[in-house]
Amino acid sequence: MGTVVDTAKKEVNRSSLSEKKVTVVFVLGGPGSGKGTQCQNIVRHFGYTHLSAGDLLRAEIKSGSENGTMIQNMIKDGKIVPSEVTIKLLQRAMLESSNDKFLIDGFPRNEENRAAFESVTGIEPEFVLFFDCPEEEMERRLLGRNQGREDDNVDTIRKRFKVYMESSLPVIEYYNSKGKVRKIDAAKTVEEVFEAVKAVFTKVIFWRHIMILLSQESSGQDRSGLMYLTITIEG
Ligand SMILES: Nc1ncnc2c1ncn2[C@@H]1O[C@H](COP(=O)(O)OP(=O)(O)OP(=O)(O)O)[C@@H](O)[C@H]1O
Ligand SMILES: Nc1ccn([C@@H]2O[C@H](COP(=O)(O)O)[C@@H](O)[C@H]2O)c(=O)n1
Ligand SMILES: [Mg+2]
Repeated sequence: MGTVVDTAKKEVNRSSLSEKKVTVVFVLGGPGSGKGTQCQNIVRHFGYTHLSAGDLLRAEIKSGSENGTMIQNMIKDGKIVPSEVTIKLLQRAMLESSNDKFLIDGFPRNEENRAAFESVTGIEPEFVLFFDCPEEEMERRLLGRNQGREDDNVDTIRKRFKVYMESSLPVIEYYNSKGKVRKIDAAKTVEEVFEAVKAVFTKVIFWRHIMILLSQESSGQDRSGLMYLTITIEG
C-alpha cells in the first residue's frame, strides 16, 4: 500500500514540474569557489532564477519549521541534509516561480541528492557549471566573507572541504562522464571568471536556438543524413 502511495506521490511531483517544462543548470564547486557570486551575474545577464540549496535551508531554519533544528545542526557540522528535505524546498521554489530557467546552486552535493532529485522530479540538468578553485583560495574567501554564517569558521570549513572531496566531487565526475560538465577556472577575479561563464552560456544558448530551428518545418534531412535548414530572407 505504502509503495502505491509513494509511486502516486512521485507521479504528481513529476507531472507538475514536467508540465512546467523547466530548464535546470546545476552550479557546483567547493565551498567559497564563488557559486553564489557568479549566479547573481548570470541572473542579470541571462534571465535565470537563482536557487541556492544552502540559502533555502537557511531560510527554512529561520521560518521556524519542524526541521529547523536538525538543519541547523547539520549545517554547523558541515554535513549534508537528507535529500527529501532539500528537494522539497527546491521543488516548491520552482513551482512558485513564474520563470522556467533555474540555476540550482550547491545541489546535488552527494550521490543521494543526485539520484533522489532525478527520480522524484524526473529532471536532468541541461549542463553542470563547475567552479574549480584551489582549497587555500576557497578558505581565504570563506574566512573573509563576513556574512555572519555559522559555518564560516576554520573548524566547519575543514569539515565542508572533506565532505566536498568525498561526496560532492564524485557527483561532478558522474556528470563529467556524461559530457555535461563545463569547467571554469574560478581562481581568477570575479570579472575574469564571469567572462568564462558568459562564454559557456552564450554557446549553450546558440546551440539551443539551432536545435529549435532544426526541429521546425523549415528543416529536414538529406539522403546522406545531414540536417539542413531553409532560411527565408524577407524584404
Ligand atoms: N573570483 C573571486 N575572487 C575573489 N573573491 C571572490 C571571488 N568570487 C567570490 N568571492 C568572494 O568569496 C566569498 C565566497 O563567495 P560565494 O559566496 O560566491 O561562494 P560560494 O561558492 O557560494 O560559497 P558557499 O558554497 O559557501 O555558499 C564571498 O565573500 C565573495 O565575495
Ligand atoms: N544540497 C545541499 C546544500 C547545502 N547543504 C547544507 O548547507 C550548507 C551550506 O551550503 P552552501 O551551498 O550555502 O555553502 C552545507 O555545508 C550543508 O550543510 C546541504 O545539506 N545540502
Ligand atoms: Mg553560496
